[in-house]
Amino acid sequence: MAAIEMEAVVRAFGATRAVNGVSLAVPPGAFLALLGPSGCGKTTLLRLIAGLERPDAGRIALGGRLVAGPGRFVAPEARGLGMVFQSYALWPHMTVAGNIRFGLRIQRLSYAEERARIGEALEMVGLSGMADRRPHQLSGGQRQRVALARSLAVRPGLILLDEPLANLDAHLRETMLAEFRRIHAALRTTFVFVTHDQDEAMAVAGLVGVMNAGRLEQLASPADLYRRPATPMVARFVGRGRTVPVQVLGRSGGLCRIAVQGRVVAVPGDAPPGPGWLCLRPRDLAATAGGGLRARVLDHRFQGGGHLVTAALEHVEDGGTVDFTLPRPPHPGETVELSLTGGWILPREALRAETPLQHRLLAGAGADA
Ligand SMILES: Nc1ncnc2c1ncn2[C@@H]1O[C@H](COP(=O)(O)OP(=O)(O)OP(=O)(O)O)[C@@H](O)[C@H]1O
Repeated sequence: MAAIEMEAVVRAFGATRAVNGVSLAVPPGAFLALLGPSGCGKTTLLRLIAGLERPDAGRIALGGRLVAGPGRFVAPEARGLGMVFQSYALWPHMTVAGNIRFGLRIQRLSYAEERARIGEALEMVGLSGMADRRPHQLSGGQRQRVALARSLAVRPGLILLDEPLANLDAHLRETMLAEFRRIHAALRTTFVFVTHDQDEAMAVAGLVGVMNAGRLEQLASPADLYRRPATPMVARFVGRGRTVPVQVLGRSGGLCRIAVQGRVVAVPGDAPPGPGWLCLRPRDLAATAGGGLRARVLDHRFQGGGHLVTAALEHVEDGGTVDFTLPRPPHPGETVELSLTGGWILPREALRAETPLQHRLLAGAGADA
């Protein structure tokens, strides 16, 4: 039975469909990251799961129990979940133990049980011995651990984390990501983690949902998102990829034959003959001495010990920009020859479902826009 199941869920604010027909199933014990650009609907999706928003359409079930749907709405406190926000939301006048106890109040535990739960939760987040401190006596990372401990103490079946690391510096974020992974591995409770930082999502989650304009573009493991993006948006967003328009001539055995710059090459992918996208990341291209694809250098910058070069593939219709690395700085306007060492092919039509305007066009409204 899925920990979270959504079916055609819609949540609109006026004309904005913040969540626009999302269906998904998350297995129990998963660590799911919701990833996507600002305003794509990640927080709204999380709030729908929490019960802080009501869907306008569709159904949501948690652990097999319908919590939102036609004629049914279960309040957040009755959903058996914990939430951690970027703002920590700790009571400043209460001690660490008091804050955790406050989260436990609806469970009506005995004093001894409360003490045990508080001790257990503090140990889990590595803050044993800090029970009597107040939030202002803690670092940002420690406050976020208290917020997590407060959620864990309730022993929820599901923990929702809304950009919990946004207020922490880069070093602390790394440490806390490792902590989240460790705690998740120890508990096997389902975690849902909202972030707009793909490195964070990939580092922490076993399952990543990429959202765009209210839609769920793909729900997959980090490796699958990277190697087999389902849509051009995912190809471009994950790993800062580029999409180059190509003609697919045929496919067999998981490979597509494509025509690019007058030559035929075979690239992994899944697209029928016709217009396609060649999805490329910097590591899919390598400079070669001759006989490769020709690209004119547009720009470059020093990165990761090499030179990340942006170049335009010759004889490719609009959008033939690619990135690759060179061990030396290129000359401005230089033409570099490149061999393909990877890549992925998608059908061109997938692009049609990408933007709100195109959604409207597809739905038949505003066709003259
Ligand atoms: N309460 C609200 N009233 C009106 N519009 C809202 C409300 N909440 C969200 N929206 C709109 O819905 C869309 C999705 O917002 P949401 O906060 O879910 O995005 P997000 O992906 O979490 O963004 P961010 O990464 O910037 O936090 C945005 O266009 C936002 O302006």
